[in-house]
Amino acid sequence: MIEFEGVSKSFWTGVRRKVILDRASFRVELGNSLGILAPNGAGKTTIINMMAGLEQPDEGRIVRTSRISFPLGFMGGVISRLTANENARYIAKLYGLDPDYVEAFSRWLCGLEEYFDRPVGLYSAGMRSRFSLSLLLALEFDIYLIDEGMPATNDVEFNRKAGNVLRDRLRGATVIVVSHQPRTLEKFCRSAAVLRHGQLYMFDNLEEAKRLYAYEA
Ligand SMILES: Nc1ncnc2c1ncn2[C@@H]1O[C@H](COP(=O)(O)OP(=O)(O)OP(=O)(O)O)[C@@H](O)[C@H]1O
Repeated sequence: MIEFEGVSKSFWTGVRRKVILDRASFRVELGNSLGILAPNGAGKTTIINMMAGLEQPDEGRIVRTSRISFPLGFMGGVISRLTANENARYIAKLYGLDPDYVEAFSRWLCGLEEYFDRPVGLYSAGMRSRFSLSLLLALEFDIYLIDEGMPATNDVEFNRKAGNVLRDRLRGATVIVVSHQPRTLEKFCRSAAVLRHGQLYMFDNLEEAKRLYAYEA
């Protein structure tokens, strides 16, 4: 479970205060995947980062009682001067997992071949995305955070392989997806919310959320 209790967050733009969330309270239970619909710039990445603990609220608190993933596509935990192999083993230890397993799994999935043993700083953006997704899928979480704006790869073979593993993982897991497209949420979510001007409107199903989103668009 993850719960927001009276969470507020805003940024100073240099001219005015941009409100991302204004005293938002909601809870995501295990088994009830949530999709958050919001237009560009409304604060999707900021909310996902707060859920992951990468950004702090200005006010209120976030309670987590489950294993929450880092956002899909997030590279912040990866050290550029280390190889993928060294990063995978280091992160496995941080999460209390078997480094041999995490190394073998991510080496197999990302298909970087000899580059798996070269520093991550040498990788292209696509190679970094492949490594980061492989690492996420090597670890097990209860709640997966997906930011639609995540870096993607156009490697067909990798996308097929990773897509299969992802579907498998998500079958038993709870997902929180933020997107500006209702279509992205259809794949994953049972309940949905719309974020507008700092308010999060929660709905029991995606259809109702889509109606408000379309009305306000
Ligand atoms: N550290 C910061 N300082 C000032 N403004 C910020 C900061 N971080 C984000 N913002 C602003 O807050 C707003 C929300 O940003 P965020 O990246 O969360 O939006 P988003 O909904 O994910 O956007 P997009 O759909 O374009 O990816 C944007 O206007 C952004 O410029």
